[in-house]
Amino acid sequence: MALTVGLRPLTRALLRPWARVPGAALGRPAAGSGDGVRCFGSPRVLVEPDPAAGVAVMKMRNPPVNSLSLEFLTELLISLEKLENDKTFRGIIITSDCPGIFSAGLDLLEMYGRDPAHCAEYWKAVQELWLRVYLSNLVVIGAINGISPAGGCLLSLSCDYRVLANNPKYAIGLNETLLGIIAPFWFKDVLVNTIGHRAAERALQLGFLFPPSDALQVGIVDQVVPEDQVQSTARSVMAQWLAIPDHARQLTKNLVRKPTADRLLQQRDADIQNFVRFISRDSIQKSLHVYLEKLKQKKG
Ligand SMILES: CCCC/C=C\CC(=O)SCCNC(=O)CCNC(=O)[C@H](O)C(C)(C)COP(=O)(O)OP(=O)(O)OC[C@H]1O[C@@H](n2cnc3c(N)ncnc32)[C@H](O)[C@@H]1OP(=O)(O)O
Repeated sequence: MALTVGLRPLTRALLRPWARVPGAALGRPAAGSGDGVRCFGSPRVLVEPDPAAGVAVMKMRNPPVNSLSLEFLTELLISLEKLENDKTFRGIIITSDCPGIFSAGLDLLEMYGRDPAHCAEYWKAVQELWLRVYLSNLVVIGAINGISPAGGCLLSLSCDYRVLANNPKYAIGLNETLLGIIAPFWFKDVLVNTIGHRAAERALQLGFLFPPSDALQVGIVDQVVPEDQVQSTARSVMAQWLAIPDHARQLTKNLVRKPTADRLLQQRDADIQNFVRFISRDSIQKSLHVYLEKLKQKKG
């Protein structure tokens, strides 16, 4: 089956990119950027530009848990593309606007009870986000101010540097096996690249969600700081990274990351087909059902 799914036809039509942020954020001056600079973004992604520093803070706000739905992924992609294409910016800080949650990972409702065409379109968007963040020419720093399982962890791992808030609730890891699903090879590759083969082998099989102290020890994050210092630390780290000439840093990043990205780029369609086949299995749909029910019951 030749896959012809694309992100743009459905999702671009749904969105009005770069609409001014509604409500309180509309026209609000960006923090630390002087009077003239305004926040912009889309309903689920708030961008606070600091042109003087060449940095934009991208705040994810898809409440309640910043799950990576198709629409949210699309808005993230549009924001990233816009920032990449604007020479003003040399770095972005990705953080969350949802208290206590960085991102709950992929949106389970995009994978549960959906038809194959939808799953294929969704997976293509997931691939796209990873490739864009992982290979970005910009310096990308994760200011991780909440829990960050599975797809949320992948987003963090795709940054150049990760600062995690020191709160025992803010666990991070690829916990797919706990849901009865399997982290795709490119999730696994990024984890192996970050924490090494043996640690990744254990973490992936056991679905570890590392609390901050363990996360730092294993190297899944680069720094753990008090919660109220996450943003300022991300800013200082950004300044260090921006002190390096862009062309040298970018070429070096590409040198290091391209082989990993190429593994997916060489088989994107096959990866989509594998995902669709896997996620459509009755047994996997049952596992997702059980997990979603558990999430519901947790409340009651
Ligand atoms: C081949 C397949 C490859 C797939 C690769 C990657 C997979 C993933 O990324 S799968 C997603 C993995 N994520 C998780 O396991 C996290 C699940 N969520 C939680 O553990 C908790 O929600 C969380 C700790 C993030 C937050 O806890 P609370 O603050 O207590 O909120 P609730 O649990 O009450 O959740 C609120 C609301 O959101 C719904 N929810 C949570 N996570 C997701 C999600 N990932 N996708 C979709 N929806 C999610 C949750 O069910 C609640 O919904 P309502 O009951 O309708 O309010």
